Amino acid sequence: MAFSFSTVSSPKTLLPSSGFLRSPPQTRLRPFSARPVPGSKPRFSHQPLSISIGLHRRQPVKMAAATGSKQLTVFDTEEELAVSLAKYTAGLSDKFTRERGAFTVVLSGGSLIKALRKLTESPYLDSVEWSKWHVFWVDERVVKKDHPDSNYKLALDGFLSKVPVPPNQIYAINDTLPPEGAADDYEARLKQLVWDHVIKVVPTSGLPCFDLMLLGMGPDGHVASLFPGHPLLKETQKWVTHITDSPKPPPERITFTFPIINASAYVAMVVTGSGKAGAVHKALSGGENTGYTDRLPVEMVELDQGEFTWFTDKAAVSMLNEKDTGL
Ligand SMILES: O=C1O[C@H](COP(=O)(O)O)[C@@H](O)[C@H](O)[C@H]1O
Repeated sequence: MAFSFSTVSSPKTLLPSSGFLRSPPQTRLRPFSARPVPGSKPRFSHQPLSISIGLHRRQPVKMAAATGSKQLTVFDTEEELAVSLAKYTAGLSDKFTRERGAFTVVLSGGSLIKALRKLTESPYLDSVEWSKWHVFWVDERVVKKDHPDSNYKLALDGFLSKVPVPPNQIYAINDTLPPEGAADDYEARLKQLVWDHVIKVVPTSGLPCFDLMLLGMGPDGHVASLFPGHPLLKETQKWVTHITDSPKPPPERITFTFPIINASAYVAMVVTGSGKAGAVHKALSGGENTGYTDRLPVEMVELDQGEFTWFTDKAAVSMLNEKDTGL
């Protein structure tokens, strides 16, 4: 099952240039089943996808548990996306704070941080229980924390310095260590936090289950520091690993692996701009006629039990059409 959304946006607001939304959005909210139509290929390996447009006007998210769902939400503008992302994140913060007295949030670097800006404003600045937040990074560049390439610095400057998360609950990497040591050190700290019941654990696998991962995607379809075609895509033993040949500078980084990402309770994939439309098309169309030959890292985000929501703008989905989405 997917989140239950309702949308009241008028078709006028929602009409994109492509044929993606030619008819009123209310008719386009039925879930897309991963079950293959006889004689056709399933577009997704196992998770259903539902489409929701104009999420900025949706009713409050229903937080009922739902396993293995995927949902695509499309906004007219990045500004509207940012408003909705703040509401979504604050809603999950409230849910997990009530349920377990803590909220474990994993950040990416890149454009994601700017998209979180609405959380630093009213009403969230005062209403979110920031003291319950525990903040992690899905990937980090192996540079000093005050280096312009640091994902920690990016998040601190653009987000964390503006909200009262206790500093001892912000888990930056140890920037005195080389890549392998930094990855091992971060994994050891995660294990300690699982032991301390700060991070939940998946009983069947023993993997950490973060409450929310806020992911971005590069134009090449990379997520975290997991790049197309790289051997790290196949890592199954480590929680956190390192890379010294990242195709995107800087070359030395640490990154969560797919087993950890996919054990999450909720993942928001935040993708904007036409430069990412090709990778979005590949990820949501199953790979036909996209120019990509291999499975992209973003396609390997397939949650074991959690809820995966794409937050996109119209530019990012500009290469999609009705056939691609199954609508
Ligand atoms: O290098 C990185 O890139 C990705 C994508 O960044 P974006 O600016 O294109 O959104 C980011 O998610 C990752 O954390 C970062 O290290």
